[in-house]
Amino acid sequence: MSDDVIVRATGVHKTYDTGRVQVAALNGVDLELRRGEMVAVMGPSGCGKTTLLNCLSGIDEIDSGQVLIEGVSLADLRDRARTRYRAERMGFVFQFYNLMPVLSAVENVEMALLLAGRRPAEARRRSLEALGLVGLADRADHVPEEMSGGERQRVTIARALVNDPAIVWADEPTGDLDSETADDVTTLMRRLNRERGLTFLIVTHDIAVGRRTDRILRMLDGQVVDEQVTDARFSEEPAREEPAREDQGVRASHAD
Ligand SMILES: Nc1ncnc2c1ncn2[C@@H]1O[C@H](COP(=O)(O)OP(=O)(O)OP(=O)(O)O)[C@@H](O)[C@H]1O
Repeated sequence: MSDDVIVRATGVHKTYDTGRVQVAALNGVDLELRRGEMVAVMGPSGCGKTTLLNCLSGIDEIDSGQVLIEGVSLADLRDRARTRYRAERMGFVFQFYNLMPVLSAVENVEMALLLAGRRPAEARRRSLEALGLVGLADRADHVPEEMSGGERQRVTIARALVNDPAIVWADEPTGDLDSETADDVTTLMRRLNRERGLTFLIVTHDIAVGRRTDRILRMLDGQVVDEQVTDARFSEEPAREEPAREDQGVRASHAD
């Protein structure tokens, strides 16, 4: 595998079997993500976006096919090794933040480092740095309910990047935010992607987010059916907001 490829998925199938019904959520997904890319996954409700993110990141097990992250097949690791790999090499951002309500911002961020086995003093120092990177140095001691939605999401982004992960998985990171705050959070992710080379896979319904990534993967019925390279990929600066139109800022492409 080329060093450039962080995620390689081949023929990934996933069926949910509830006992009463079987739902084929992924029907043979093939994709590659390269180091330093910011990629969006879009598609209609129920097409399998969250399932894809969960299967690529090892949250969910796949039924068949293969997922390699930095050349490692998480399915082949024992439980503890897989948990450790995820703690050390992956960051997660969710729609509803998943912050511990009783912990302050800095404590929420340092939890990621403590779980990965870092010493408390180092964890605190790096967590304060990460909060500084997302513009929240002055909110380190606030608990989540003392922060706005945008601030909470910036805390989760600090938590996701504090380990210097190979990839950050984001599931509807702007889904709970108004459009202006969503734009700020997208700008932050874009800046971290550009300045720190952080690789992002972002599941989103929001075309304004998709347009600012490098590539949009379109899903339908459990498959990636189309790929589009955006104009933002080629611009020096992150693309700014324009009036939303589904096809704006996106050019059809074949893999480059
Ligand atoms: N735990 C589960 N048990 C049974 N079926 C499930 C489960 N999770 C998801 N599904 C089904 O799998 C399919 C894909 O779901 P998924 O959540 O991945 O879609 P999605 O594209 O992320 O949807 P949305 O945009 O609405 O969040 C859907 O038909 C869904 O009902």
